[in-house]
Amino acid sequence: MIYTITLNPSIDYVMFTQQMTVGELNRTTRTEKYAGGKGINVSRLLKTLEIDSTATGYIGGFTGRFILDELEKYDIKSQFITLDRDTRINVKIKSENETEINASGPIVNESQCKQLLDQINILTPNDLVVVSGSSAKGHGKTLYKEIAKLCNEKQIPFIIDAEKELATQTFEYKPLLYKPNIHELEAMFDTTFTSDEDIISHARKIIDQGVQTVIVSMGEDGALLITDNEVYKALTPTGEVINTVGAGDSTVAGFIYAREHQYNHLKTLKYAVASGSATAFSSDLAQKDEVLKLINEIKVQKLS
Ligand SMILES: Nc1ncnc2c1ncn2[C@@H]1O[C@H](COP(=O)(O)OP(=O)(O)O)[C@@H](O)[C@H]1O
Ligand SMILES: O=P(O)(O)OC[C@H]1O[C@](O)(COP(=O)(O)O)[C@@H](O)[C@@H]1O
Repeated sequence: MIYTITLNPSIDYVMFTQQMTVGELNRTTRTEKYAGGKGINVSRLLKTLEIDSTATGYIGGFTGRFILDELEKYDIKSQFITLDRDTRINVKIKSENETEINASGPIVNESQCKQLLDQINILTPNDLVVVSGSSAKGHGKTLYKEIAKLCNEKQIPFIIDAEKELATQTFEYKPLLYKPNIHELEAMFDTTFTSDEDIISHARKIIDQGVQTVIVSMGEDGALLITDNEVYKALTPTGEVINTVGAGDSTVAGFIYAREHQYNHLKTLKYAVASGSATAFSSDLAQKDEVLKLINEIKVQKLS
């Protein structure tokens, strides 16, 4: 079974406005509410790709109930640990450009951390764990490292998609995949990339620390897939960008879909980018037919 862990889920409140002026009254043309947070998005996209997963992490309050109801509606299994405080609401403003305001979310205590580790402790190497997004506050700070360590000890493959030290502290435990976007990778190395070679050489430093595969997603410029001895680059297809929230999570889901079908690296990157772009071209996360429609439009090149 695939387990997606979202320590800090969110309701994504997407507000479409014709224009957005900071400091003035703005009115929406349309609003949408989605069950969000990185792991939850991975579970949702996997569901549309006909792959079952169980979503776990922490959830609380009326916002948490909305997310659980949505997951039930999508027929996604969940085993969240309940918190007293409300799950956060993240605001996404879509006008000529996209502005995101992500809230910080509730605190978790030691015993709630232990409950999550207990869930992982009974998994086997046939399972797959996806840990993604920001961490819960309080004791949640070191939880990523503990999850990664436990997965490594029990030989459970795991995927990591998080920022800075949340990700770096897991590298020695050999994640199957790390998926930063280009800005997260720049922030990790405190640099600005000037070429693909530059990105690849930094991704290799991560591979050297133990990560098996790095996919660097680059928004409209596609993505790079880097392993210890191969590099592939995919360009995005053309389409009208509607809402890129969840595009990176969809990329991760596309990678998992390819793994479930035992595709090679080239085909894996195609599915990862098709999934990401299909979501960017949708109001919500993409549907399976939208992903499959893009597959043949994606050009992947082997760089080394
Ligand atoms: N403007 C865009 N046009 C086409 N595809 C896009 C666009 N933005 C994102 N994508 C797709 O989604 C993937 C992930 O997007 P990115 O913005 O890099 O990740 P994140 O959502 O994690 O910040 C990209 O690799 C690409 O396939
Ligand atoms: O946990 P974080 O880093 O605040 O990110 C949470 C946000 O990221 C999302 O999972 C979307 O992520 P991506 O656009 O990177 O795929 C939203 O659903 C959510 O609001």
